[in-house]
Amino acid sequence: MDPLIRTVAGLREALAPARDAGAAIGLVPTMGALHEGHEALIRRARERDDVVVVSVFVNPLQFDDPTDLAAYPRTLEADVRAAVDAGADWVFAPVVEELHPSPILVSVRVGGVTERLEGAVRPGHFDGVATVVTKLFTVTAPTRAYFGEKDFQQLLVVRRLVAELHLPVEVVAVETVRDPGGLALSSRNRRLSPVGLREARRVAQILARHCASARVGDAAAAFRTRLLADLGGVDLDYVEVAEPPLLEPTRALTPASRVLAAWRVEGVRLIDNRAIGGADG
Ligand SMILES: Nc1ncnc2c1ncn2[C@@H]1O[C@H](COP(=O)(O)OP(=O)(O)OP(=O)(O)O)[C@@H](O)[C@H]1O
Ligand SMILES: CC(C)(CO)[C@@H](O)C(=O)[O-]
Ligand code: BAL
Repeated sequence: MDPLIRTVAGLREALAPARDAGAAIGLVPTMGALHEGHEALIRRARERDDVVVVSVFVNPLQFDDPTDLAAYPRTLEADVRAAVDAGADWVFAPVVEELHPSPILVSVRVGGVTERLEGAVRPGHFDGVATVVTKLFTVTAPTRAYFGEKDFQQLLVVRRLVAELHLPVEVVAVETVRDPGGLALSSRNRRLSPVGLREARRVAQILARHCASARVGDAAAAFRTRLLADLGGVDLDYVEVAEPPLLEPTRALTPASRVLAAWRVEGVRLIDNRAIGGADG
């Protein structure tokens, strides 16, 4: 059976037998160009759910930069193979008009957590994410949905969306998968030259080192100042110490504190985040 589904009606039809049988449906939302980070999410879904759907959809609503949207890698054939190899039953890859009919008159906005960091640098980004995630949840009606901690703020936005709209979906967070140099895997990494990759890894390693040696109770401002000194010369969008679930600034580091950073290498925008004390991936 062809695992590739292009329409909402086709997805509903494919999932109907599982739904009628009361089977658990796992959804892994992606924008394609699948790598081992995505595969970890798919494998986690395979372990827990009876049916696994991977969506591949480059969502134009969440791009504030048309160049970034145009440059986003599109590799559907390889994605279908990778998704199935990692354990997916279905790959849902609609064309834009299938999910976003024109004109688009409905939008979902999560407040608070979206106003900082990525939300401040990429205006409208999280509205686009919240809108498409709501649509993906509506058309798939999954039991669980899997999101990577690499996009930590996005994970918090989705958790809030689900809680506040009382959506019957369990959100599962999957730890960040990194390359041997400590760089979080990202489809954007493939736009970096070997020199760019080394520089990206250097930044990821500085973040990791500082977070591993930081202690609960340390002053957040002093911690950030030391980190910034080591990051001198890096083209930073931001580096902040923040407290989930709203990512507010903190005075003293707590067990929940996170360092979140965004920076540019060779024009490619990268993000990362780490827990204090090195308690994460
Ligand atoms: N290295 C990773 N480890 C764990 N999860 C990841 C990793 N990279 C991406 N994901 C997760 O996979 C899902 C789909 O992400 P997406 O398709 O945007 O991939 P990406 O590689 O993050 O691309 P981008 O270049 O846009 O950052 C998201 O939940 C994201 O957090
Ligand atoms: C969750 C998502 C698939 C929504 O387009 C996207 O933001 C992503 O890939 O992280
Ligand atoms: N993984 C986050 C999607 C984006 O950068 O738009």
